[in-house]
Amino acid sequence: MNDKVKYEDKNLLIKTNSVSKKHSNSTAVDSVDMSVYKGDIYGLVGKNGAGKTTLFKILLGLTNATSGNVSLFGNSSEKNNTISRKKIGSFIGPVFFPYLTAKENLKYYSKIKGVSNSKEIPKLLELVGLKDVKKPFSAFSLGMKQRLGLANALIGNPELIILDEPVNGLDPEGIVEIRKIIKKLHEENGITFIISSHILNELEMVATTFGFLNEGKLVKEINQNEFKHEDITSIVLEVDDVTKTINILESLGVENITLKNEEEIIINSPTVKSNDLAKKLVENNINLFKLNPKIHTLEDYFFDIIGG
Ligand SMILES: Nc1ncnc2c1ncn2[C@@H]1O[C@H](COP(=O)(O)OP(=O)(O)OP(=O)(O)O)[C@@H](O)[C@H]1O
Repeated sequence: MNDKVKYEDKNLLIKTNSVSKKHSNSTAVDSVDMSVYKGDIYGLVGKNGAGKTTLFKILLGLTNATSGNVSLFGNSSEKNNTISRKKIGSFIGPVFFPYLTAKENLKYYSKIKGVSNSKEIPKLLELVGLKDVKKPFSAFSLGMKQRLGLANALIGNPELIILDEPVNGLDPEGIVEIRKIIKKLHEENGITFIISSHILNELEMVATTFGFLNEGKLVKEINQNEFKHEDITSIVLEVDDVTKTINILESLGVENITLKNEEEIIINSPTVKSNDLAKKLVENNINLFKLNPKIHTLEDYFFDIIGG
């Protein structure tokens, strides 16, 4: 075993090997090979019915895979996975007692998880902004319910947290609150996250790695750096001399040049780096008023990949 493999193994918190879940008439999860590393915020992207929740349930041991196997924290036996799951917190939909308060609900789940640290619950309630809320869960707004779900996932100080659609149905303010809490936990406590969402611009803001699930298949896994690298779709230039600029671009072998108006040029699918381009234009005494690389959004990328 070389050093790289050892390093990767140590940091590989979740690895699924050709995991599938078949129902009588359909396949919810289809031969998924997924890798989640320590420190990731892994964004699982997929349309409704893509298989996200089923995959999470398999990871959490809430349902069995029909075939394939799951390795958690470097172990793959079911016995070891049961132990490893104690290091995983999760939130898959609200599962709280409607007549209990936030504190009472968390106390109940602490007991179920065998956590006896009495100082933990007030801290968690403070973190998610529910410390002073005395009303029962049934009177909570959707945002409060989601935040309580996050607090519940944090009971027992997990190393990894799985969140299924944590911002679904929230207003923009609620979305920002959840994002801030996730980022704080990731940065300050080093917690690894797997988050599913179909709100792609939100996921794009937090995730460090993306997995694209389509009709049960994990069609691509890509980290944020690779994604950023792959995703410049065009460069918009605003210059004082478009004719001279086009000549320079052509001399550099740049293709797909479109003249938008008397000052603006668009380069589609550029093969040239924007800083090299800027340098070259300035060297040739072009006054560069704007150089704007247009970036693929996660949504564009997703639809490119799934062909939708
Ligand atoms: N118990 C079940 N019996 C039969 N089919 C099921 C069952 N559970 C899920 N499915 C099907 O498996 C597919 C994947 O469902 P799943 O809930 O995992 O998707 P999802 O990506 O989480 O979607 P959503 O975002 O809508 O929750 C869907 O077609 C669903 O109808």
